[in-house]
Amino acid sequence: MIELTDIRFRYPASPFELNIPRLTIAAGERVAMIGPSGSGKTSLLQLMAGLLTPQSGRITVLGQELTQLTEPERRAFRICRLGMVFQHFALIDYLSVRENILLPFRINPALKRPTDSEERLSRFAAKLGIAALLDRNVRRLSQGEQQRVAVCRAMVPHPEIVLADEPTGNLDPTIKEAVMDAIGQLCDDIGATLITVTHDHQLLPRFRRIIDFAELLRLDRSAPSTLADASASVSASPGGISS
Ligand SMILES: Nc1ncnc2c1ncn2[C@@H]1O[C@H](COP(=O)(O)OP(=O)(O)OP(=O)(O)O)[C@@H](O)[C@H]1O
Repeated sequence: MIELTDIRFRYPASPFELNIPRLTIAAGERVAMIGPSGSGKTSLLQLMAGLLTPQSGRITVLGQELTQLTEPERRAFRICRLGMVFQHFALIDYLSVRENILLPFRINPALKRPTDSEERLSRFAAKLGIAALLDRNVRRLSQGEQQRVAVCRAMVPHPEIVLADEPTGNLDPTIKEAVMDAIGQLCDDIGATLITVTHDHQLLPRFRRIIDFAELLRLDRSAPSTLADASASVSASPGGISS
């Protein structure tokens, strides 16, 4: 479903480098990526989404080798098959909540609007606790409410994979657990794989698999063979992360 092989990634003019010999994520998995700030979690999520391109290696998502696609092809693939929840929401501040949630269908001709989109929108908004806000301008929402709008917008097209960058990062402790539960339930409903970056260790019991970048950073100082063996024990094998 997602397979990264021999990945080497660097930003231009940055000492940070991400090396991933091999990482596979199966359909339906619930994966949390944790670790220190700057360790590469967002970069890995963006590589999986085709928003970043590695200098070398192969990234295959849903049977499609992203590294073989042109930029417009990667964009169309991402829009039609993946759901992204960005760290900074990426909402359009002069539109209403409803308009923001349905925006992907308006601006991306490749994404066909399903006949039940309004029903999906109402159901998902109710689960996320934003049903009463649909006609409000997003500028007039709290950060936590905007976060939930961004989650809803990612889910309504029924993506096959949801890639979420700290989806509860701006939420009040009392509702973050409820929102993470709602994200898990929505992914179950639509049959999506969920890969989330989080700093919140309280949320980890919800995930069947955890990729810990702190562990990988420590392992990086040991011999490559140890790295491969040890990282197998967390059922992931990204390694060689250095910054
Ligand atoms: N556009 C960029 N250009 C250059 N360097 C970047 C860029 N984006 C991120 N970096 C660097 O790459 C490294 C990894 O960043 P990344 O955002 O992937 O880490 P992270 O683990 O997600 O951090 P956080 O938990 O703070 O969000 C950091 O050293 C960061 O400064």
